[in-house]
Amino acid sequence: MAMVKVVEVGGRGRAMVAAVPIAAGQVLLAESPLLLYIDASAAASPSPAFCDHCSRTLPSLSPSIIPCPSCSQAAFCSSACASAASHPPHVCQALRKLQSSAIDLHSQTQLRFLIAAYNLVLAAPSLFQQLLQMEGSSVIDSHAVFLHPFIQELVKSWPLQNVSVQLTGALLQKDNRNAFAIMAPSSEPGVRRVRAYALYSQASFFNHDCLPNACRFDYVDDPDKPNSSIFIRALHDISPGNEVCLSYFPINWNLAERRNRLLQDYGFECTCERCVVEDQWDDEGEGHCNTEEEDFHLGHSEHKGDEEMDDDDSENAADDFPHAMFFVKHLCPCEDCGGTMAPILPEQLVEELGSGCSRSMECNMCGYLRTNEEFLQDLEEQKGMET
Ligand SMILES: C[S@@+](CC[C@H](N)C(=O)[O-])C[C@H]1O[C@@H](n2cnc3c(N)ncnc32)[C@H](O)[C@@H]1O
Repeated sequence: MAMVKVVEVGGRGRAMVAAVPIAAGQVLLAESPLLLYIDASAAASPSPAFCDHCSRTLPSLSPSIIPCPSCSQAAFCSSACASAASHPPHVCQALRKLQSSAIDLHSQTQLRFLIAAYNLVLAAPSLFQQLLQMEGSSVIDSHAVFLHPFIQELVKSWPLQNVSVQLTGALLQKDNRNAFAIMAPSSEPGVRRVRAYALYSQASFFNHDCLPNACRFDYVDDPDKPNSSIFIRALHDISPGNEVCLSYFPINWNLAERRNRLLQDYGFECTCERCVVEDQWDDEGEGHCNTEEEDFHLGHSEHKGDEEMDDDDSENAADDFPHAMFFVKHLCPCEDCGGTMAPILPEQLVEELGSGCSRSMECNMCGYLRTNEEFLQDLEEQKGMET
């Protein structure tokens, strides 16, 4: 039975709400992508670093890698990925032309999306219809006007009935509003590179909140998991009928960064509880908590044990930072990570880490696992430093 369902919410379009009681740590949705495409910078490496179908990291010189027989720019991690419909000869030819062009990498990434989207028309028309149903209107902005002649040229030999600038503009909007970035393994702390982008039929219905009650995980390089799937995991218990929201970016972004991104990329002004509080700080000229460091510091200034952190305690947290508890509990403590710590259910713990492991929170960005004991110890140390 589905744990979430789609409903209309005034002023927010469609939204995901809990269909049943959801426990903290529960995976409430696991879904494979409707469309996935590799970022042009990642694809521009001398040899393919990621599987062209699922974006798994390709170990160099591994005999299990299957190169595309007709281009040097794509390779696959398995025969299943090599035979998938994402890289047929006409797509292969378009990607080759694109890579030999002088177009900048950002535009190349968008053209890679358009190639994948127009290929859906031929490979999976019902998925293309789902893509068209996603949020994002037909805006023919200057970027669509710039990109359209390129995509027209790249797909000109394909048996497509409609390759209009209106459709190109609409598709770019769908991508902008709904794509999830899949990060490359981090080479050093704080350095995050995108390897691919993916759009998901169901996961595209989650609205944003700056204090989310769920977050997404992916395990792209895990050999034991459906690796291109997205997993949405609850941060708290969620009652039936309550909306489930994600944060569309790292939770430690400051108010100005969040506002800019939400307005520019998602076309709305956030009125969540956190934005309202932080907006008042700005009005009062206090100017605090406007940097990641300050957010992080304040997030650790109200120490409490994990078991003590319930809604009542959150309300009693410092007046000037009523959401401190959220950050203490859910912001990854690893330097420059910015990931969200989500609880793991006991049965998932055993499955993922073996019996006897007491770790209870996992970071969705760097994978850091924290025990309750470590968490309480960190809190005590922090408290000691501040008194
Ligand atoms: C990924 S879609 C989410 C589902 C979308 N509401 C729909 O109807 O398909 C992102 C879009 O949802 C809307 N949205 C998301 N979070 C919102 C919020 N907190 N307030 C208002 N609109 C929001 C914005 O239009 C945004 O561009």
